[in-house]
Amino acid sequence: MDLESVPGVGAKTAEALSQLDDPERALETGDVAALARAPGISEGRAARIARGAIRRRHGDHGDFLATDRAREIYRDAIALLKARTVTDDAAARLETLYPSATESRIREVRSFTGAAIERDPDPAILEALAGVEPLSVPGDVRVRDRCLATSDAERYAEAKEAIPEVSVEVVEDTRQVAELARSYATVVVLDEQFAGVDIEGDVRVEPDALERPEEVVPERPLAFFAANREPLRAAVAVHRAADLDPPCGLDTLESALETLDEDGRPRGDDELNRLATAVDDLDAAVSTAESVANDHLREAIEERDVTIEGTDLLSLVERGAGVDSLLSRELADEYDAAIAAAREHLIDTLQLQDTEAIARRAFPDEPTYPVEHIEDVVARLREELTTARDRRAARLKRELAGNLADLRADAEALVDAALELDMELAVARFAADFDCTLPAIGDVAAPDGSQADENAGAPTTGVAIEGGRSPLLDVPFGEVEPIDYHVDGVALLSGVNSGGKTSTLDLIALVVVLAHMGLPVPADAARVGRIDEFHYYAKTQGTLDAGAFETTLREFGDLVTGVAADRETLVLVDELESITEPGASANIMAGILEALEQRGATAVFVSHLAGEIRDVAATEIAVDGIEAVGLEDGELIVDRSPVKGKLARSTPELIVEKLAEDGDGFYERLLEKFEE
Ligand SMILES: Nc1ncnc2c1ncn2[C@@H]1O[C@H](COP(=O)(O)OP(=O)(O)OP(=O)(O)O)[C@@H](O)[C@H]1O
Repeated sequence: MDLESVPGVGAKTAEALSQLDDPERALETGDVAALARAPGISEGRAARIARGAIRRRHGDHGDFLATDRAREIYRDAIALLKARTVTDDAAARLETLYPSATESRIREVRSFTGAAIERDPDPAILEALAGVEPLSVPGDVRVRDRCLATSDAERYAEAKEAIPEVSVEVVEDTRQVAELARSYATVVVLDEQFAGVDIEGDVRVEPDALERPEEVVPERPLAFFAANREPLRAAVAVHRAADLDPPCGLDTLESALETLDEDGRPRGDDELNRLATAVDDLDAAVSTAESVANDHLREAIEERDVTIEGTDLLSLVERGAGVDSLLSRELADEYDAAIAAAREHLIDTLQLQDTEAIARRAFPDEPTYPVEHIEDVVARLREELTTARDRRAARLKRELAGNLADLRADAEALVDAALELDMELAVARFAADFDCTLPAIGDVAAPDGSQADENAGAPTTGVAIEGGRSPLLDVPFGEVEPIDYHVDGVALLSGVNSGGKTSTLDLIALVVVLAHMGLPVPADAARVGRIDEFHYYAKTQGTLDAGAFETTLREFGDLVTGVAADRETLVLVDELESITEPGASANIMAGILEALEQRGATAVFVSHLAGEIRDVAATEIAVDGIEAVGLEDGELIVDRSPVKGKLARSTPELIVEKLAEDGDGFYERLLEKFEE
C-alpha cells in the first residue's frame, strides 16, 4: 500500500508510519493507538490519518461538517462516547467514527453498532478492561554474550536490521571467528563457507539464522511478553468475563506468562531455582560451614583433657611443630567429624548434586584450627554452578521463546479484541444512557447489502424525530422533555423566549450527525434523509458592524449559490436576525430561504421574525412554533415540541394578553395590535 495515497499523509508522515510493524494493518483497521506509536505522530494526528484511510477506502470526500457549529456538535457527540470508554486507546479509536455522506461507510458502522448495542457492559468486564492497554515493544533489549558474524557486507547490513539486539561482526577467516569465540559465549556465523571448521567454543554456523531471530535472541519474545504481562492478563480476563471467542487458548497463554518474571527471565523451574540459589548463597554457605566445623572442633577440644607425655611435648617443641600436629595426633577423629559436618552443611544447604565432589574438597583434609575453606576450590565450585545455571536458563529461554514467539500474533489479536470491545461497550453505554435507537436513514442498505428492515420507509430527504431528548442540554438528562419534530424542505421555527428553539436545532443536529456516523440516536424513533453536507450556524452575539455583516452575508451568499443541486444539504440557522436591524434581517432571511427551497435543501431557521419573513417571502414558507401553553407565577409553561404550521405567539404578546384579561382598555387595544 502506498502510504502517501492516504489523504493527509505526506512524505514525512509516510516515512514515520513505515517504521511501524504493520502500518497497512493499522491504517486498515483504524488502529489509532498503533499509528500514534510512529515517531512524531500525536494521537490527534493519528486519528486524522486513520480517518483519512477510512475515507479513501469509501471514496468519501470528508466535507460533511461544513461549519464550526456543525463540527462542535460532532465533537460533543464524540465526547459523550469517549466519556464511556475505559481505556484511552478505545477513546482514541472512537475518533475514527465521523459523519459520512457515503452509504458504504454508514452501513459499515451501522453493522458495528448493531453488534455493539447488543453487548452487556457488565461491571466485571469494565473492571478487567481497566488493565488493558496496547502492547508495547521493548526497544532496549541488548544481548552482550552473543554475536553474529559474516564476511559479506550485504549480509552484515541485513543482520544489523534483522537482529539489532546483538552486535554483528565482520570476519575474514577462521582465525577471526576463533577470536570472537574467545570474547563471546556464542558466535553465530551466517556464512555457509565456515561450516565444518573446528573452532573452540560455542560457534554455530547458521546461514538461515536471520529468518528465526527468536532462536538467536530468545530474549526478544521473552522481553515482549514480560513487558506486556499485565495487559495480556487483563485481556485474558476480559475475554473470560465477556465470553469472547479468543484467538488462542487462554489457559495456554496464561501459563506461558506464569513461566516468566517481569524481567523476562524464566521462572518456576525447580532446577534453575536450585542452581540460582546455590550461586547466590555460596559465600554465605561456605562461611557457615566453616563455623560448623570450628564450633564442632572447639566443643570437642573443650571437652577433652589432652594428656601428653613430657618427651612427646619436648619433641614437638623441638621440631617447632604447632598445635596442628597436636590436633592430628590427638584429635584426628574429632577433626574428621568436624570437616564432615562442614561438607555436609555446604552440600545440604546449597542442595548440590553434580558438584558435590568439588564441594567436599572445599575444606582441607589436613587438620588445622581454625578451619578455613580453600578459596580456589570454592571459586571452581562457583564457576561450575554459574555455568550450569546459565546453561539451564538459556535452554529454558529458548524453549519458552519458541512457545511464546508463536503466540505473539494471537496476543496482539487478543488485546486488539479487548480494546475493540471497550469501544463497542462505549457505544452500548451511550445508547443505554440516552435511550437511543438506531435511526432509519435514507438509501442505506442493511449490513448484508439488502434494504434493512429498520430502514424500510426511511426518507430520502428531511428529518423526523419522535421522542427526541438531547443529552447536550444544560439540564440533567432525566429532566429533558421529549420532543417530536419533523421537517422536509425549508421551515421557520418560531417560539417564545427560552422555549427550546436552539435546543431543538441542537437535537436535530445531533440526530443527523449521529445518524451519519452510523450510530444510534437519542430518540424513540428517528428517520433521516441521507445528506452530503451539514451547515449549522449558531446565533451571533449582537449586531454586527458593517464589515462583519458583509462577511456573514457573503457566507450565506456562497452557501446558497454553492448548494449543488446534486448534493443533499441540511442548513440550520439560529436567529440570523441578530446580525442587523429587524426589517433588513427579515428581507435577507426570506431571500436565503427562498433560494434554499429552490435548490431542494432541507433548512430550519429559528427566528423571532418568522411572521415578518413569511410576509416578505415570495414563496410559501412553512412556519412551525414552540408554544407557551400558559403562564404560571410569571413563568411560561411551554410545550417543547414545535407545532407544525403554527406561528407561535411571542412572549410579549402572551404577557399583554394576560394583562388584557383584567379588562383594561389599554391592554386590550395593545393586544388587538398584535392580532392585526
Ligand atoms: N426539551 C427540553 N427539556 C427540558 N428543558 C429544556 C428543553 N428545551 C429547552 N430546555 C430548557 O430551556 C432553556 C432554553 O432553551 P433554548 O435556549 O433552546 O430556548 P430558545 O427558544 O432558543 O430561547 P431564546 O428565544 O431565548 O433564544 C434551556 O437552556 C433548557 O434549560
